[in-house]
Amino acid sequence: MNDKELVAVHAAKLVKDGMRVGLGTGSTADCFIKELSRLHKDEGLKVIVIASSVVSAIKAGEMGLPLQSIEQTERIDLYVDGADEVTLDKTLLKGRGYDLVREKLLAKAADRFVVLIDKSKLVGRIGERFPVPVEVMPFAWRMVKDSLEKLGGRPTLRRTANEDGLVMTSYGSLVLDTVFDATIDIADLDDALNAMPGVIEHGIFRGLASSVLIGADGAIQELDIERRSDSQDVDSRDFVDDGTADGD
Ligand SMILES: O=C[C@H](O)[C@H](O)[C@H](O)COP(=O)(O)O
Repeated sequence: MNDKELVAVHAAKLVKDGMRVGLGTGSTADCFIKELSRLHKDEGLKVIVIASSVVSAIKAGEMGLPLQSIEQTERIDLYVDGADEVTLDKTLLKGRGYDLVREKLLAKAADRFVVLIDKSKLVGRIGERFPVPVEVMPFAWRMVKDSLEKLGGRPTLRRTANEDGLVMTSYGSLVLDTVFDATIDIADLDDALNAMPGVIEHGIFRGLASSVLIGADGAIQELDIERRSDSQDVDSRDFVDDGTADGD
């Protein structure tokens, strides 16, 4: 079992009978969908799933998981998804795929949002390895590009792999992948993007993750914030998966 599968199998143990569970998108989320489907089929786990993308909806359907549309969903018990970057304060960068809107909706609607990563995703700052994806209304892209440049960003329209065309999200939006200098304050950037006209969604997920499970060389660690009276030290702690996880 690789590290992604390891954390996915552990996260699936958090799902209890009758839960409404949000399914993320990407290779790590796929491992979770597979294990959830196994528990549903082989062990009779009763669950309703809500997908964060068309791709995940199709996968879940093919694997026999009962799907509920996001239109019919207000709250969910648990949302499980991967991330592209994670800092020690549990801020995430997401959006190498194209379904940021549904991903953030589910993250916000969940009583608990569990993020699954391998240790390669842990970074010192958001934007260290990837640009920040900013999803924009197509007609607004030039104005948003200008606004991003005024914030000090260097935006480029995301192109298809063969460079022939522009990437469009599931909802027909464009993506401006934007590089910012290392000195930018991520909380300020998050606020600025949230307030920018023409921006539909962006890849900074701040204050949303309940826990981050890290697969690291065959073991699971949980990112934890230890705030001592004299400092705000942040650390991760070893986590032993003894099969007794109960979601508390
Ligand atoms: O839009 C994509 C999502 O944010 C994914 O959760 C993220 O890209 C991580 O994907 P993976 O698990 O494949 O590394």
